[in-house]
Amino acid sequence: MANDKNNKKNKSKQKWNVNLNPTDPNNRKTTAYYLLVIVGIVMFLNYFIFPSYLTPATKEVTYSEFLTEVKKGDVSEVKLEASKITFVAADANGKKNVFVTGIVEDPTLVTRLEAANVTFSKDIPTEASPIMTLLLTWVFPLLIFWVLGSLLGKQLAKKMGGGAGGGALSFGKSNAKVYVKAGDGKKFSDVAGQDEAKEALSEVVDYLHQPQKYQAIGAKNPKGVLLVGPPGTGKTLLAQAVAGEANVPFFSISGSEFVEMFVGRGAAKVRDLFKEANEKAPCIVFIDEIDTIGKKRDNGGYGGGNDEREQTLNQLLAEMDGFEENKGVIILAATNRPESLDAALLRPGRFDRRVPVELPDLAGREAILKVHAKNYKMDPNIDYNTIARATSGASGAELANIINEGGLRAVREGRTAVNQSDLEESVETVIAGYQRKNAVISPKEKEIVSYHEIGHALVAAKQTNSAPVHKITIIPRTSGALGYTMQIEEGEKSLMNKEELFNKIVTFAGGRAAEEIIFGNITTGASNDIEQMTKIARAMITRYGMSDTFDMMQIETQTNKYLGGDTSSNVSAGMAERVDQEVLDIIKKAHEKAGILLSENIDKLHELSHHLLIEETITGEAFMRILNS
Ligand SMILES: Nc1ncnc2c1ncn2[C@@H]1O[C@H](COP(=O)(O)OP(=O)(O)OP(=O)(O)O)[C@@H](O)[C@H]1O
Ligand SMILES: [Zn+2]
Repeated sequence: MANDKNNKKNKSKQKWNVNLNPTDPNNRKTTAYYLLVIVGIVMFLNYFIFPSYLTPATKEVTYSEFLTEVKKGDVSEVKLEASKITFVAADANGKKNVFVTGIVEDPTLVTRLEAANVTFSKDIPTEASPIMTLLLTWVFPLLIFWVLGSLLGKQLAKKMGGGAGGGALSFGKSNAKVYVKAGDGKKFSDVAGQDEAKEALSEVVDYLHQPQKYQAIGAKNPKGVLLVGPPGTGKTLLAQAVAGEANVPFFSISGSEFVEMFVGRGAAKVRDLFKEANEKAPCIVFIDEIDTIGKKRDNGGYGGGNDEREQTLNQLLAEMDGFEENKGVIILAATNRPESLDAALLRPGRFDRRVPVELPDLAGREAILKVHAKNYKMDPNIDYNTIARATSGASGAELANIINEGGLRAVREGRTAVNQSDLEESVETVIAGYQRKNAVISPKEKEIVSYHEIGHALVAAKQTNSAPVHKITIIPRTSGALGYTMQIEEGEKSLMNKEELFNKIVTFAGGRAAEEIIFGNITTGASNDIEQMTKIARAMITRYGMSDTFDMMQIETQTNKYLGGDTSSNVSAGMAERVDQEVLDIIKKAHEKAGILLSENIDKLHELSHHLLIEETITGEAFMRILNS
């Protein structure tokens, strides 16, 4: 309810918030911290622990006692040091012990020792050998230090997504590199769907395989290819697969690393990167998040710009222009803000090719689910198509996450393979958060939520051209949703007509309308519905030309196709007012229609709501059975 998610078609990003950005500047802090701890441990061992192993337990005695022992002839060996005298003396049983005493100005000592026939030796024989000392105090700690260091370094490299592996803080090697070879042997077959992108990139692979074929005809090497698309759609994966298919080294760095990790050295790092790439050619250089260095340089005048970034960008442009045409260094770059890139980057001879990497369609989603399912033990009867239909708008990364969540759930439930219910539950988990099994909700609230959700479902079912109800639940979720109605489209929809859009708005209004009819009062539970329906109504007027007043005039433009969200208005203030009025009219009409549909079916509204209140979750089939009985 609050935040209820009864619409899978929605592509708003908050809903699919899976953070895959591997670059975490905190890593550096953590590493420095580990380093301090290691140094601390080594120092501790050196000063407190090892000495006690090296020096046998000694007993402190007075100088006169020492002289007495010498006189008695019990002392066999003596070591004179700057600040103390260590000596070995036998006790009553003839067992040798080590003693220590302070230095006293005593010119007669040597004579006395000679008289007692005591050996002067530099080392007390019972002390550890010098090799042992060296091993314990230096070699051993340094070894620990080195092993831990290189382990940490590797971990760091992994965390940074194969990016700045040997970055600023790498231990093992001192000549840190900004990039690592990390093709991981990925192939095109690891990338599901994305057929058009693969086709576009297969030319790059072919070029790397047989450059002569292209050179013979005089065709130039494709220098830079820009992969453009929303987050998590597999851009990095595609770049790795190109390297894998062509069997060439893969260098990768993320734009944000240039800016964050190598403050003041961005340009130098670009130079390094290309120097290395030139040596290893043919190869692939992958620059993720290129928009962070390649942003438009339009902060005109007054040095408001970011000099550091600009130098880095200039160096990148210079390198791209500089490297020999047919050397075989191909640069792939990824971004989800193509509109913000500096035009200089897009000029011929630089990133002059653009490969769209879009969100997967139905078939693509099914294929991605299957590719990832290969790494898990799955029940053979899983219907991937249903899962794919329920996840319209999900990216490849999110689908991968759904499979993994399903795996985790199967383990939690003590099963040995992932089944359909695990996947369905994990879809909901990814969309709405985990179930809050012991959330405290009053019986009255539960009743309201039941009517609200059935309100949505009933309105949806009573309209033609609206997606079938798949599941209704009033089990609260960690996202704050108190319940939701899940609708799943029968197939893939690329176009929506005006009636379908309007019906969707009516369905959103169904929850609130049910509350009004049954309780004569309204709650905050419709807040998410309100947000969604307003968005659709607004888009109908401002972007889809579905109003009589404005005909086919575009009123708003979306500033970023991939990240959604922002729109910019193209109309005068006076017009904007009329737009708002039109949006309001649609919403009012929809709200009214929802009320009428529910009033006409009030018996079913009661019956279904009571059923849901008892069952807490009902399937689409059960819902239809009761509705049609
Ligand atoms: N088409 C696909 N086939 C198989 N797996 C995919 C696909 N798309 C995404 N994935 C999964 O999602 C993960 C993240 O994808 P990747 O990092 O390549 O996305 P990206 O487009 O580079 O994202 P971003 O823009 O956030 O960097 C991949 O490691 C893979 O597990
Ligand atoms: Zn609702």
